[in-house]
Amino acid sequence: VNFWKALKDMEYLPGYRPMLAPLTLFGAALPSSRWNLGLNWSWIMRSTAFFNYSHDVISMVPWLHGEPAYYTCSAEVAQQLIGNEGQRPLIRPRKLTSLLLLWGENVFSSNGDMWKRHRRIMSPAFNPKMYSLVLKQTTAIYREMADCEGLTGNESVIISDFSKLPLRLAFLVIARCGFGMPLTWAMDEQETADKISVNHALTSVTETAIARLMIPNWAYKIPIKALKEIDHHWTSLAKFMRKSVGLRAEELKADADLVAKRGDVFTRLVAANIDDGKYSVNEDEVLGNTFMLLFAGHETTALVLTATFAYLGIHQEAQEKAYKEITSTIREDRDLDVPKLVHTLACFNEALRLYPAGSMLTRTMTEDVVVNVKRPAEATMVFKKGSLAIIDMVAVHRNPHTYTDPHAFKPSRWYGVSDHDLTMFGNGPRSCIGRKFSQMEAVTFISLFLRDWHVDVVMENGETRQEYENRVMSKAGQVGMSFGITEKVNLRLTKRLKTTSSK
Ligand code: HEM
Repeated sequence: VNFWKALKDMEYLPGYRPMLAPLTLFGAALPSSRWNLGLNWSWIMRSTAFFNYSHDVISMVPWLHGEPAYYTCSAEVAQQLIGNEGQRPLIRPRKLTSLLLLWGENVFSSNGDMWKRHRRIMSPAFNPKMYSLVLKQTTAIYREMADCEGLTGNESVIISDFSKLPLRLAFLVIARCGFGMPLTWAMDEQETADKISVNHALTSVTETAIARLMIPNWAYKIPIKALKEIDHHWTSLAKFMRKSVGLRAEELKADADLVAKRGDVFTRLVAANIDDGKYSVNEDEVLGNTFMLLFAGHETTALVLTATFAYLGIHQEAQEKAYKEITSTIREDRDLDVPKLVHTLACFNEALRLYPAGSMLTRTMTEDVVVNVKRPAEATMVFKKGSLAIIDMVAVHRNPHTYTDPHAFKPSRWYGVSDHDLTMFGNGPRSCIGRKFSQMEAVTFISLFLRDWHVDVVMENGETRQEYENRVMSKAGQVGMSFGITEKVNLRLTKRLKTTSSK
């Protein structure tokens, strides 16, 4: 009955009729098959979805379980929905952000006045001072990485599963720049009350977040070593974080100018916790935002960096162009001039277009919402009150009506494109707060890396670069809470001869 009612409510809009909705626990966990589209359907069908991109909007109506939804592959429809969402009756559905709510309310999961309060507290931290700290810390961490991973002093190195390097880098950058946590590339010895290094506990918490969401609280009482360990890491980290809030609060009480002096997100959140005015937050909200940013602020950038390096290994001409740009723009003894690295940033943007780390943007309509569509014919359609709309970022960014040769890596698409048109970071008031942070970190890392190393992909048994691309770059899906390449990217690094720059 629900199925027929849903079809009628959606005015029999063409679309898919799977057994389970892809964004339900079972729909996501079961593999893609005739009966179940699966979480990864939009990637698997990236060339043919939306009826070969002949429909801007389709309906997804499961016949057994899950909420029906509108899906769109159109950048124009996305812009109409969220480009000015403050004026539109839309909210982010909380049940689809439950992973981020494990630690408390936060800017990503909240809506309305609560969202405004959180965003207002955090936004000022994302300023030029923070971006220059990102540059400085990324440079420092790159050097630590080179020493710890055996790059320093070597002429040629093979890195198996390159993704582990950007993952660690991005995690340390957000931990240091966003929160002032003194973590290092080598596992540090700073201990929690329970003798686990913070580094270790944070890494474990990141890796076990999905398990934590699925396993009920009572299960941690069962004497199973793996469960006990997860619980131990989570409670140790919570203790450490609460202690850190307390310490930062004391520092703030001792120094009234600390927010102005440090200005990082964590200091701002703790200051808002001490404050009891209109823009205050409670301790759970401090922790909720801390963990949300640690996740959102590292997995996304890291996955795109892995894709970027894979493409630079495959497309040697794009790498050479970046290398020339980097060596002609920066001098050994000077900081990077990031805005001048147009092609290098374009390589990152293009990898992000092809693998949008935030792959599904979800909204619930709190009133009927009218949008104009172009395909299959120009028309006006209504997204009904209470319905779920999903912006499929893979389809939006591989849509042949928007991008010519949509599956090809062509960084030049992004030359001269304004930052505000980088729809991979979302649109409108709820678009990514960390866009510049991520770009600064990525361009710094790519530049330092390419200046030192020539990068090549490790091909299998006489494979051509094109075959490598077809094999490795065709495997993508959910990685942690983000989207990216799932196949291991192995890279061969060869030391570049030190050339002096042309300046
Ligand atoms: C390549 C890297 C990144 C990508 C692709 C990305 C993508 C996105 C997208 C698409 C959204 C909008 C989601 C929606 O409209 O439903 C978003 C929101 C957000 N991002 Fe990012 N992000 C990245 C890096 C970062 C970083 C480095 C941080 C923090 C340091 C961050 C923090 C956030 C936050 C807090 C929001 C929620 C904003 C709000 O609701 O007001 N992101 N991100």
